[in-house]
Amino acid sequence: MKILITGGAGFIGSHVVRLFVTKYPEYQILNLDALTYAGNLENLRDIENASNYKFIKGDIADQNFIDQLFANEEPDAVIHLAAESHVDRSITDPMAFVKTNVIGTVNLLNAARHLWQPGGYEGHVFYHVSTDEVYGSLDFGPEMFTEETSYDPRSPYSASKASSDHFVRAWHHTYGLPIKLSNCSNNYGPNHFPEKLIPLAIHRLRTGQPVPVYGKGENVRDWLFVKDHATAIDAVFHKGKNGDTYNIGGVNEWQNLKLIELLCDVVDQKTGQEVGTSRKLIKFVTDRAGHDMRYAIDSSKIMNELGWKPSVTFEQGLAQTVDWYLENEEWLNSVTSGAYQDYNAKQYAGR
Ligand SMILES: Cc1cn([C@H]2C[C@H](O)[C@@H](COP(=O)(O)OP(=O)(O)O[C@H]3O[C@H](C)C(=O)[C@H](O)[C@H]3O)O2)c(=O)[nH]c1=O
Repeated sequence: MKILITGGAGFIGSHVVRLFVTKYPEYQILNLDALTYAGNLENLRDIENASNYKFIKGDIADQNFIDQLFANEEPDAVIHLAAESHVDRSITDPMAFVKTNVIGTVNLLNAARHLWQPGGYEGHVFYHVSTDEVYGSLDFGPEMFTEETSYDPRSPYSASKASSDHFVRAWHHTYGLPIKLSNCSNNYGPNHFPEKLIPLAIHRLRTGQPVPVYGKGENVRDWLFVKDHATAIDAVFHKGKNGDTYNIGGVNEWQNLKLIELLCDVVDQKTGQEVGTSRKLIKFVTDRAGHDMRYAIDSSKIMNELGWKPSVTFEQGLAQTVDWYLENEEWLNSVTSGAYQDYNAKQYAGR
């Protein structure tokens, strides 16, 4: 089986590519990535020479390029992760999100349909990896998002992901395209670009800079270790039902301020500082526009039907994450300085 994984040089994508390349040597894995600021081939150095792995640089929003790629490579399946993913960026530049997340997804759906439909859809699947933000925002309390929760996206980012989910389902209902979807909560772990809360906070603490807490820090997110998200994607890809959606979460809700305080203490312990030192760097700043209050996701369907569950506790995952950032200072410096783009440019030159 030849699987096209889009966005495979990004944070979640690189963990998915590594899992599939190493766990399934019989599969051919094509990693398609535009190498934007958040895509980094450095994330995949350890598997870049594997015989079942190939990297292709390209933009999913470029229809001609995508059509040509499908004609040349004839993938059997698609796992679609490529997306603009940062909510703050979507507030300042919404069109980039429409282009990649909506138009890019429709280009892939069209190309898959045109390649697969003539011979019959048997053995093919288009799997869209999405977010719990499509369901909107919850108040504090016991309510959680389930697969039946109505969509209520509120940021340009979540609107673009909700739109792409709808397009994926429309291709299933209208053209019979075999599809799967999953909607996951906040991920954390190694290789996360330091614009998102956890890697940003670690980077700032490590360099003695203030850690910005939006508003009062009361907002709640559910956190899942990225490698557990990759195993969930593996389960949905192989065992999920055609046409179905699976929610994925960590059963691990945290208020932002409490999470940042915990992170400060972990960094203090790991760096040998007196616990409490890093908390002095917490700085309350103006809130994010339209800031969703709470995301909480019910993962019982994937747990009961597919037998998946998270493998690490938050304490273990956070400790591993902080260790990784402290040990990979060079990676962090390169992604914050832009030097990684030179590496990426060299890597794909001539391909
Ligand atoms: C960057 C930053 C964030 N925050 C707050 C804002 C949120 O309440 C929370 C997490 O923010 P972050 O931007 O890391 O993630 P979300 O906005 O929850 O969205 C993330 O999780 C979902 C599932 C996706 O689908 C997104 O792609 C992913 O970016 O911390 C701060 O208080 N300070 C900061 O400096």
